[in-house]
Amino acid sequence: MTDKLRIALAQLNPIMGDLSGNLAKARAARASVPEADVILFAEMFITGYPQEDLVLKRALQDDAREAVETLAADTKDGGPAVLMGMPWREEGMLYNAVALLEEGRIAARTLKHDLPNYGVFDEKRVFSSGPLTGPLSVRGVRIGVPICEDIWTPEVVECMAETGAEILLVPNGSPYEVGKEDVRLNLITERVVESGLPLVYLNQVGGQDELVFDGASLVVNADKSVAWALPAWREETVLTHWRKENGIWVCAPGEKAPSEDRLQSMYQAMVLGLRDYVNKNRFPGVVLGMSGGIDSALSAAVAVDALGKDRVRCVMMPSRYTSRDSLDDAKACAELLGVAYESISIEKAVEAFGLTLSPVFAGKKADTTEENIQSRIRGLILMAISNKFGPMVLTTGNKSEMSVGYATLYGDMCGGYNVLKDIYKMDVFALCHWRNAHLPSGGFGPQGLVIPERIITKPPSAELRENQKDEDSLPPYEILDAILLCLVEKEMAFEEIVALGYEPATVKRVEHLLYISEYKRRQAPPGVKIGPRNFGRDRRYPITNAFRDAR
Ligand SMILES: Nc1ncnc2c1ncn2[C@@H]1O[C@H](COP(=O)(O)OP(=O)(O)OC[C@H]2O[C@@H]([n+]3cccc(C(=O)O)c3)[C@H](O)[C@@H]2O)[C@@H](O)[C@H]1O
Ligand SMILES: Nc1ncnc2c1ncn2[C@@H]1O[C@H](COP(=O)(O)OP(=O)(O)OP(=O)(O)O)[C@@H](O)[C@H]1O
Ligand SMILES: NC(=O)CC[C@H](N)C(=O)O
Repeated sequence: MTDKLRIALAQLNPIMGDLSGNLAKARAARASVPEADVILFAEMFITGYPQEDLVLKRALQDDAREAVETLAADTKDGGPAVLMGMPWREEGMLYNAVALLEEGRIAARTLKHDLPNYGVFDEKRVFSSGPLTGPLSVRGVRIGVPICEDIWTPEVVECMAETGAEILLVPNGSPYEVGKEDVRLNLITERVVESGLPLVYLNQVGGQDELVFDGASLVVNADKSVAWALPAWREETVLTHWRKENGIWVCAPGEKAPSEDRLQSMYQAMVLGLRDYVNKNRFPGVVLGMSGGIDSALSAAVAVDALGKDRVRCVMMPSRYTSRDSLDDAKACAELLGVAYESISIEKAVEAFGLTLSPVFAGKKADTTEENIQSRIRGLILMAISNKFGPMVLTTGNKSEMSVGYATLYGDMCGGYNVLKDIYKMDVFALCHWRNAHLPSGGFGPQGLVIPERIITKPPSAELRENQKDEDSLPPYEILDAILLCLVEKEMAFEEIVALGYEPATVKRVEHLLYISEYKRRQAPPGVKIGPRNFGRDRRYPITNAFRDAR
């Protein structure tokens, strides 16, 4: 019976549906740790996770099986055994599984029991639940392999421990969310304490549409000490060394990446979410409207950190309402970021639309119609640049605006992806300060000031008419964000929010705006999930909705 084991952890970034690319990545990782006994990959690594309905396609299931069999054949070399996440078909059912590859074949498999079906997850829609099972035997050691959600409640681990597991190796597809690091460590510690077993928590890294996986994999020994903490946001394959001491497997300590504070992790998530969306969808870069305001400035900074200055194009599109300060601030910000910057006036197009519509609008007063036309002309110009040169249009509406519909459909909402979609305005301010003081890890942008101070301090304005300020139409952002936090993130009742001291009329108005703008959010581009309740996968509301909280 062995008393030493070497377990490799492959914290990698798969591409959804790229079976040959993911297989190549897995082979390279395995080849990099020839002395390992076993190498662990993340949940559904061979296909990417979450596949949503794509996993129901038989052709994908077959290709995944073929790729895993190719990898299994590699294990004839006597090198590391492999634990690989894959969709698994058995007796007409489809499971979320991990296959053990050893001695040239798929030697065993374990099936996920607890299928998450809340928040961003819909696994019951596509997978059947596997039975409670015992451990697999790897090099004579009994390894329990709960899959992600399987460790979020005690049952699966309890069964594995009772049936003789000695170590828990847990592949995950656990998306980032502010504060989730602590939630995960608490859960892991609970399972370790209940089972008395050490636990390896291996998470995927990378962006997949609205989700971004942070990695931040962990090894926690049976005494609850953290032996390894892999860095967030980066790929890494490491070899961990284990020894059996007094009947308990102990992992020798290794790398301990420092944990990140709230703003840093939010910024890093935005960077990786955008980078992977743009690169995995093969765009040469992004283009955005640079207004001299804070939202486009922060979006541009994230884009430069994600892609590098040469892949970001910023366009100022002045109208008669654009102030001198806006022109100067937009240019100054672009210069600090080092991006391509140009100015395209919308005046002639505005005039042309005015002329074209004048017979139709005769006798009507100017209103938001004319404001929206300006915004739509800007959207049209950006889409034309996208069509002609290939960059994806980045939209810039933050979560406060998206909550109350303060954006123009087919205007400033027109584009492909939005890094601010899940960031409230007060956090936009804080993130600008954070970025001016820090360079994100792996960021391609310059160090030091990138967003001129005046952009952060001046009152936000859409500049769609004379002297317009956001606060003419909306409550001050401190109040708006606080009420939205109650309504969107916490689903609090009207009377509970009023009890916190907010004016009933303001709460009612915000609630009303939130409900009536659902149609806009349904047509909005995707954006990276940051908080516990993003618009899109987390919070799914009806558009047609007569309900109002009357209590
Ligand atoms: N339930 C529903 N389902 C489907 N479509 C629906 C709908 N309700 C209205 N609509 C359609 O939507 C139209 C109204 O939406 P839309 O055309 O967007 O226009 P609307 O929401 O009326 O105006 C845009 C607002 O956003 C503000 N804004 C614009 C641009 C930038 C910023 C900023 O600071 O970032 C702020 C602007 O000041 C104004 O208050 C209606 O005319 C109707 O066609
Ligand atoms: N003059 C402009 N030149 C280029 N783009 C513009 C201009 N005005 C608005 N936009 C684009 O439309 C988006 C919405 O801008 P708007 O100024 O109306 O509101 P905002 O939400 O305060 O954004 P920002 O803080 O970036 O100004 C901007 O982020 C920008 O991408
Ligand atoms: N893929 C999963 O099962 C993930 C679910 C789990 N609750 C998490 O967010 O980490």
